[in-house]
Amino acid sequence: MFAAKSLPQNHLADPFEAILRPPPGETSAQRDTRILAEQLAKRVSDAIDEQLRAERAELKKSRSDVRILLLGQSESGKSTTLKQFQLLHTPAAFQAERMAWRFVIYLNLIRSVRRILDTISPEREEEVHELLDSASLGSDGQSPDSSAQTDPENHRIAAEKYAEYNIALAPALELEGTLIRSLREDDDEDEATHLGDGSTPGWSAPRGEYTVRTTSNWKRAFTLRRNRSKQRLSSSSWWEDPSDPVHILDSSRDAMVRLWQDEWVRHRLVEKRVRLQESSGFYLDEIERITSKTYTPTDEDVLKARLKTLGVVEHQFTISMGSMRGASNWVIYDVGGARSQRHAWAPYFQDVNAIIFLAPISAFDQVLTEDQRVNRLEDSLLLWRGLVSNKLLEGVPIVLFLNKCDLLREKLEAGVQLKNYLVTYGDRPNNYESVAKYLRNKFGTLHNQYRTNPGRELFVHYTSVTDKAKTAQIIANVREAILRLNLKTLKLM
Ligand SMILES: Nc1nc2c(ncn2[C@@H]2O[C@H](COP(=O)(O)OP(=O)(O)OP(=O)(O)O)[C@@H](O)[C@H]2O)c(=O)[nH]1
Ligand SMILES: [Mg+2]
Repeated sequence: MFAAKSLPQNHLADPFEAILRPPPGETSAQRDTRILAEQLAKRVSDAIDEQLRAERAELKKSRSDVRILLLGQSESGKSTTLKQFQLLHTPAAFQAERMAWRFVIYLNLIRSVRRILDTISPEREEEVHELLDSASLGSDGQSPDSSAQTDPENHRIAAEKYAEYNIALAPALELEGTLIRSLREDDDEDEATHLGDGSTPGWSAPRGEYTVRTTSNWKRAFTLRRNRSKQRLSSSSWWEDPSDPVHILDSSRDAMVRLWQDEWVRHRLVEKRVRLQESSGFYLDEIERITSKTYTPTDEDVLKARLKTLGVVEHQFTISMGSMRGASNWVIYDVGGARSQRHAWAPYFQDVNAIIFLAPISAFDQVLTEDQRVNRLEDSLLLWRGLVSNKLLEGVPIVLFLNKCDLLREKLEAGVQLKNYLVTYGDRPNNYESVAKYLRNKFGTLHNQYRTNPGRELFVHYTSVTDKAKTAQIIANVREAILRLNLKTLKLM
């Protein structure tokens, strides 16, 4: 189209000027033809530009983030919901982390054992020490003090049992501290999110709840442990490593089983109203499997594992936009739900596309760990009211998970009466259907009463987020609803 011209050296500074300059000796007819041709070329070029812009916008649209915030009190099931998203959308990563959860499961199991020992411990400290001393010397464990406030015979049995189990389970109880310490050894002090000691954010002291500031670091820490072992062993034979914790668990198995199956112990737990079956990280019914040398956690085991969150954990994955073209990047923020952690929620309100709020409705007869004066259901309702009435969130769709429905059903079937904790429930039937519906209405009414945006839709699901199959279906529905509601925003991005 353009004739090649030989240009003086100094014209190379602007090659376009040379190209666009009219040819020398151009006639007016040639000029009109040239301008027409240039206009045509420009129209073609503009059309191409427009197409590129559209493709870029499409690309950008397909890359735009959907940000989801998981909210709810501590132990409501936020991290478990996050694990379900991981299981569905990043299964390879879930698989890679599976073995790291083995250690958390061990810690959960040992913690249940410790809770039993705490429950059966005789009331007087010095007596316990006397018995522990005498038992370790092979004494018959005779004892108690006539001043004991409880029935002396019962007290003697309690002291004997306590001493016996404490000695038999000492290695397992010690392992708890070792596991936590070994995590700290692998901790990178330079990182902002390092695993601390009990006094700083990070792993708590053995008697408290296991906490971790972010998941990435502790998983990495356990992976490092595994890799060190792998240098010596094949990846599938950790049990050949004599330093692996599985050996202590293996040798403590019989004592654990005996403790958990001891009728007297069961009776004490009932007397003291300790229902371990409902507590987080409960594996006592599966001691044999969990403590076996070749134990690999199943998906369900990982979902049941309890590790309290401190701070905010972020997880990213890509979801296909279904009938729409492309895929969207999702970011899920999992926050700590304990009262001391809630100040960290607000900054995430600014820029969020949807909130999943978890209310554990089985917890109507429980109190908060961090404040024993506060009923858990009441705390959930107050949090919910605060959330739906928050001005910053008025345009944000909210999905409500009425969670731990499996535990609610078991609890009601065991005869626990809702009306004893929620007087407004009155004489309605104390069965699952009626209670679940009543509680749903309670949350729904608060939403309708306090929402700042009258047009906001509320999506409610009855969930048991430890249930893999059912939760997969619910997550699929939630995903579709969130994509649909954010379609407009996503298209504009
Ligand atoms: N049976 C049962 N257990 C559940 C359910 N949802 C969660 N859990 C268990 O409850 C425990 C607490 O769940 P998490 O997901 O850690 O709770 P969280 O809301 O992240 O708690 P924080 O990190 O302290 O804020 C875990 O052991 C879960 O496996 C449920 O629907 N049914
Ligand atoms: Mg959590």
